[in-house]
Amino acid sequence: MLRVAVPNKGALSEAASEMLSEAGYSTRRGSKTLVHQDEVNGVEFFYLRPRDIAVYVGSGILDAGITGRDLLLESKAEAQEVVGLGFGASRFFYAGVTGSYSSPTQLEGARIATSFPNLVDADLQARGIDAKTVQLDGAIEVSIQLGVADAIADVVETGSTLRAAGLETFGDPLLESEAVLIQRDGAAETIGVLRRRLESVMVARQYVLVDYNIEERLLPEALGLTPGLESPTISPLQETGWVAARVMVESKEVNNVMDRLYAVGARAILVTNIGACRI
Ligand SMILES: Nc1ncnc2c1ncn2[C@@H]1O[C@H](COP(=O)(O)OP(=O)(O)OP(=O)(O)O)[C@@H](O)[C@H]1O
Ligand SMILES: O=P(O)(O)OC[C@H]1O[C@H](OP(=O)(O)OP(=O)(O)O)[C@H](O)[C@@H]1O
Ligand SMILES: [Mg+2]
Repeated sequence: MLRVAVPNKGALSEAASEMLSEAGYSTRRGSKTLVHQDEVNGVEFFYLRPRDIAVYVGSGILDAGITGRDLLLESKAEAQEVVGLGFGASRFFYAGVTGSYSSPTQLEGARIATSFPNLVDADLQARGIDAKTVQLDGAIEVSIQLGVADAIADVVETGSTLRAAGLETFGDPLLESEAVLIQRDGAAETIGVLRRRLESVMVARQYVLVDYNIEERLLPEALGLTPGLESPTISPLQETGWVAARVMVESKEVNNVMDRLYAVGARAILVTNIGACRI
């Protein structure tokens, strides 16, 4: 059986299980279950702390896992990122009391609280800054007020936790993160089906199918607007000189594309959601 790690709780847990379920895998029934076998698909799922997942996969005990890119890099584990999964996006920033810092260069000699000490040490070293990291488990934002740190480095999603603590980010993000599929060394083939299924969920989420009828002479202009993912499907219509086109279009663009298709002369423009696919 393929052995795959899934976040058991926290920010990535629900979305990861939802994605696996959309990919046709059976997932655990209750939040206390830590091992679940999907006999039909030959996969054994292990529900682990997202922070530990890269360690299990990197050491070769598990074949693959879903975790955050930031957690993978922090772990220094020898697991490889296979593909970004399009959820759990976050950015990793330095932050300080509003107005206190404007650039990471001012961190010389500072105490920086974080739960990602390896990421921060690597960044400080790259900048040639001598500062001390203070490792904390969570609720990092309160550490400055409590006097154990001068600045923090933490995950920011909406920024509301920072604002509530009277803090602001400074400098560019150290890292842009999202949930990623990771694999152990040499597992590329073993996890081929899992990877394709997850990639297909992303495509199904991101794209819709658009059908339209158009006069053949106007087709090149319409296809300029809808080139499709690989190549559009064109079929003849009974009415001479007319064809039907079927193409995939990014969901977020679809209304704009429909307006422009109509203006070019396309008619009977239909949009259909994609339930599942294999590209
Ligand atoms: N709003 C968010 N808060 C925290 N993590 C987020 C958020 N959005 C995305 N993430 C990502 O989720 C992962 C962290 O997940 P989680 O918070 O479950 O781990 P943790 O902080 O180690 O555990 P916990 O907070 O349960 O002690 C990271 O990859 C992070 O980038
Ligand atoms: O920008 P925001 O949308 O406010 O989200 C970011 C906050 O969420 C995370 O904390 P989490 O909920 O994981 O709690 P923790 O600090 O105990 O890990 C992270 O560490 C930040 O504190
Ligand atoms: Mg957390």
